[in-house]
Amino acid sequence: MLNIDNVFSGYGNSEILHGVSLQVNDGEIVALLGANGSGKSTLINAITGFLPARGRVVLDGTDIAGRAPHQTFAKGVVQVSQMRDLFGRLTVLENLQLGGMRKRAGVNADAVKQRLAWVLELFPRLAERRAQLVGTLSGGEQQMVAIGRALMGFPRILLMDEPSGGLAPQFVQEIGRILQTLKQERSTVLLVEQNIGLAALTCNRFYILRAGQIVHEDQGSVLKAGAAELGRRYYL
Ligand SMILES: Nc1ncnc2c1ncn2[C@@H]1O[C@H](COP(=O)(O)OP(=O)(O)OP(=O)(O)O)[C@@H](O)[C@H]1O
Repeated sequence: MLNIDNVFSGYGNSEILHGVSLQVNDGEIVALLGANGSGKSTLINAITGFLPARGRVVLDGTDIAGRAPHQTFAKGVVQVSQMRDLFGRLTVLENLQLGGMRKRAGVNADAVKQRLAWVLELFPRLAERRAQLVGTLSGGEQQMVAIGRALMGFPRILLMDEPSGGLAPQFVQEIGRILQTLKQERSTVLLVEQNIGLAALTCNRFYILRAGQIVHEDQGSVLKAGAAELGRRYYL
């Protein structure tokens, strides 16, 4: 589905990714773990086209490396935006609807309506607060709007960069529940996480990035069984 092959990327003359290869198969949740500064966000930005990339980023057979963000989006690569990219003066519902406006080719208005109903079912907390201005929501609630808005874009693959980052335990648990649902629905997700426990609970497979290179890859069950040991070995 998504096949990243020998990708190099970075900022100006500073190369951060030194030939990264990884695969995400259809219907899989794949976790990308790594210490601070290992290059996880850089890889996400190289996939979406916010950063230049050398190498191959093949989605459903098409090489999208080096394409602009709106082009990778049109192919179905949807990143959960940072909370600061939400529209604080618009309501929850309006923010979700905006996600649906940037829908992909072949998605009709009925499908968008159904999708909205599904997202509100997935996030009962947002359904209750659908008329509330996003700027007045808590950080955890805003994170849910960001995930909901990305899901409204009908992703072929959803890229999540630390969805649990900075959230209270109650919301981390909620993110875990959402990830479990996406797994059951066989959504395809590349999940960057610092919370190994959360990643272990939800991923089918995982990769560990260190200093811009993949140093370990394995099944999710291995992460579940050996999270503490892997965490120590790779400073996670
Ligand atoms: N805009 C930028 N300009 C220059 N260097 C950058 C920029 N953004 C990130 N870097 C550098 O790239 C390296 C990798 O950063 P990146 O954000 O990809 O790591 P990360 O694994 O996502 O880390 P974290 O877990 O802390 O978010 C770091 O050394 C960082 O300082």
